Amino acid sequence: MKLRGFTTLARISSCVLKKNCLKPSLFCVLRRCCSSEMDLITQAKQSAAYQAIDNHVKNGQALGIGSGSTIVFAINRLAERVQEENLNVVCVPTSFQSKQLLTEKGLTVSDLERTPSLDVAIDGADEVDKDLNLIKGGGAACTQEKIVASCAKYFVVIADHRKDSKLLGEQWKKGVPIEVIPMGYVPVIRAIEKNLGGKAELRMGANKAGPVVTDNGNFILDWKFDEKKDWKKVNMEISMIPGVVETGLFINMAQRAYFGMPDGSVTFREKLSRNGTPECDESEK
Ligand SMILES: O=C[C@H](O)[C@H](O)[C@H](O)COP(=O)(O)O
Repeated sequence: MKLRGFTTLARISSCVLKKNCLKPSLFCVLRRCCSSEMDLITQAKQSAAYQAIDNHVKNGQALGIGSGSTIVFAINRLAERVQEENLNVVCVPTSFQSKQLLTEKGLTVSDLERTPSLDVAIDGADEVDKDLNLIKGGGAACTQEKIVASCAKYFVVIADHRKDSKLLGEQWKKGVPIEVIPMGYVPVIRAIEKNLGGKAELRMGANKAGPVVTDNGNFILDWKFDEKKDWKKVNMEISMIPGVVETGLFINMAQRAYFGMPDGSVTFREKLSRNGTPECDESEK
């Protein structure tokens, strides 16, 4: 909330400044406030990522490596540990972005043909609910991310505190990403809106004319829903629509989520098994 307030304020001040109504010094103060808020979020992402890599990675493992801005810190930390501790780990990336980052860092990259069984997958999220259900795909990578996570014995989420919600949709207002086959995107939109309500939109590129194209050559819809849902049912209903490749709803997949806090600390939430004990990562240090 605080960050949004600063961002809005900075936008307003920028407009006013253009009209010569605001002193440049005041504008500078506002900008400095915004960037220090951003620094705290960057710090929070980094703390969560470092903690996950430190707690869950050990020698000899096969790892699933997610996509997004938080995972960049995880890859950096992984590269540090591999070098310092001479670890022998194999990484299966979930996107072109993560493959490129892993390659740049000199880490061993594999794929699901050669490495179909993973010890741990680590990935970011757009939102995490109290039961560790996730919305993912803000960066259009949800399909490969879901496949990789499904191949891991233990799935760890890393995020800053803004992603931590009781219910999906509480903080994340951009909707559920859904990857679709391009020629079917209109029928899919119509089916979603008819069957589930809300509004689905084709995601458009930011610095590209036309829609966002995923690493798989498909389109992304963002479905804005209006109320609390039975996410397991919704996920199944959307997945059944012809033309849908995958949804950004990760239901009952994550075992632990680390949240970086503004003060630099990290909290975590974990899934409990039926007898009330945490589902443990056997490789956790
Ligand atoms: O498609 C992108 C992925 O699902 C990301 O893991 C998700 O959007 C979170 O990204 P970030 O770490 O940048 O918040």
